[in-house]
Amino acid sequence: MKKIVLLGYMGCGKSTIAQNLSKITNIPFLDLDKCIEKRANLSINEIFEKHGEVYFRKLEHEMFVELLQSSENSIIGLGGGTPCYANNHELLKGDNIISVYLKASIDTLYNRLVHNKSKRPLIANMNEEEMKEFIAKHLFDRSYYYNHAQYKVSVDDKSIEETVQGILDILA
Ligand SMILES: Nc1ncnc2c1ncn2[C@@H]1O[C@H](COP(=O)(O)OP(=O)(O)O)[C@@H](O)[C@H]1O
Ligand SMILES: O=C(O)C1=C[C@@H](OP(=O)(O)O)[C@@H](O)[C@H](O)C1
Ligand SMILES: [Mg+2]
Repeated sequence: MKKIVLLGYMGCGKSTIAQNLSKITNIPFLDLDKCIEKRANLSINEIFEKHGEVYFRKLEHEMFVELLQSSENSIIGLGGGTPCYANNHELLKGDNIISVYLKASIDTLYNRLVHNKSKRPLIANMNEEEMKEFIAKHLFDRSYYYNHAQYKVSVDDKSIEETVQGILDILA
């Protein structure tokens, strides 16, 4: 049983890269947010709206533990906040877990998120100026947790294929 866990800030490409890495390696891919949505039968936005963030973090922790406990090999794309709550960063140290931080600059994140914010409740209602400031501060706060990953891959100015190759090099 081997788990390849991708982590990093919103928009760094966890979901996209996990899916593409899965195609090449034939290791099944699971997106933690998608698993939560399926379990709750609600979208991430609806969970935040109806039940609040604290409830979301509880579901997120439970689902993360569950995915790590399964006996299957898998590539798991986390949510941006997953390592930052409920001591989830400690779970990254587990046996058979390969954790990879997809590290992106504030500019890369801003450029990817500015037109892709509606499904991300933490930034959905921000204007462009607020968003840039928020990402800068939030990324700084969260970096402590992201740096618990075993490996780091820089994603700035890289195509999807190049980032996937960076992870394949780590796995080789
Ligand atoms: N080189 C790239 N690598 C990954 N994502 C990219 C790249 N270029 C553009 N994108 C886009 O950036 C967004 C990344 O979002 P997503 O994969 O959902 O990230 P996360 O799951 O980390 O929030 C997607 O819309 C994707 O199409
Ligand atoms: O950073 C965060 O706290 C969040 C990131 C989202 O996942 P992505 O990083 O895949 O957008 C999702 O889990 C939720 O909106 C909260
Ligand atoms: Mg995602």
